[in-house]
Amino acid sequence: MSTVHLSQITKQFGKVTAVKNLDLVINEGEFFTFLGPSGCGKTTTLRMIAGFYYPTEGVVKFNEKDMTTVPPEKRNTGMVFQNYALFPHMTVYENVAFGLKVRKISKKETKQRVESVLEKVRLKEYINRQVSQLSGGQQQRVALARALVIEPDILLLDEPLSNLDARLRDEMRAELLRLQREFGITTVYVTHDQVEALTMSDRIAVFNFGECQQVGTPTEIYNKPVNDFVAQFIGETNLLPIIYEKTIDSQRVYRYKETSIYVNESSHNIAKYQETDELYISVRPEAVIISENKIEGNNVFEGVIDLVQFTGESLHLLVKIDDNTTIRVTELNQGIESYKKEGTKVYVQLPENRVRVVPKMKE
Ligand SMILES: Nc1ncnc2c1ncn2[C@@H]1O[C@H](COP(=O)(O)OP(=O)(O)OP(=O)(O)O)[C@@H](O)[C@H]1O
Repeated sequence: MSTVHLSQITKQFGKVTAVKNLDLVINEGEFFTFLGPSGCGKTTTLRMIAGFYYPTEGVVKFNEKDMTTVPPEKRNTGMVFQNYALFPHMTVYENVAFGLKVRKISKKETKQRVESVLEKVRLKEYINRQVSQLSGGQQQRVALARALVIEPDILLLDEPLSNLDARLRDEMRAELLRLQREFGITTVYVTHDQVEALTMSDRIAVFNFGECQQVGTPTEIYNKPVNDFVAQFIGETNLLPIIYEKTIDSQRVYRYKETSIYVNESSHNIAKYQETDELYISVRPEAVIISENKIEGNNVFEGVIDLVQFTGESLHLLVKIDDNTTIRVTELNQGIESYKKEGTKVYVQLPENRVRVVPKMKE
């Protein structure tokens, strides 16, 4: 097992800067996810850890050892690619044994290790099956077994579930996590799927435009986004542009159009922005309070329900509070027959302790 230290990593491809000034520490045994939209530098960073690319600037260390320009075969990392990169006409056994053969491991030990890892990924009965005769999910497990059998210090996974259908993806998520915990192996996972990142990771690094925007646990990233990009990319949110208005008894008050917005001190995110930044408040739909009766207190808007969507477990509402602003509200299904109708006049409140002030992302 290893820790991974990335210090001031930059990667240029000609004029394109794929990754810029990246500093990251991935802890031993951690399930660490790189999350971000297409082209933001996730795969490039993963490949620099694997050694397929060397950084243009900066240092890659495993534990305290400088690995910046060590070739991939000398890093003891196991990698699973999006397309699995299996040999389709070889058997499951031959595919999984391949890395051990290259490492000149004896036949006896190879057999033991392949059988043991296939048992762990629950594929033992397919050991002699040709890979081309397996389902997508089974092929995925072979790819995983092949990466794990060499007993890597670090497991690198590049969107390994994206070729699977939704149900299988769910299943494999749980399976992957089970294996990761069982092996206790430092794992770096690349995805653009926020649900995958939130459900599986110990920590997440959110990327955009080649830069890491935020590193944190899933709850930190969701509850305390550092800028408008992170707030919007992970989960749904309401973003309203605000300006600073005044400070009353050390409580800062902002303004959205004609309405004063009160924010709890802990939600200020103050270290992360300056007064000159373009600012927003971010409020999650499930944090918004909605009522047909007038709500007393701060941060209350009057509005009309524009759209109601019932999903079974919850109710999603769009409430129009002025000509060009709607507030998303999510309420859990309480099991009642009648629920709020489109066109109903309502009040919505953005609770002071659930409002987060975020600056616009710097480009
Ligand atoms: N070998 C390469 N040569 C030139 N440009 C590259 C190369 N690899 C990546 N890039 C560019 O670097 C940027 C980051 O690419 P990267 O593949 O790391 O993004 P990503 O976040 O993994 O995206 P995706 O989710 O689509 O795989 C993109 O603009 C991409 O076009």
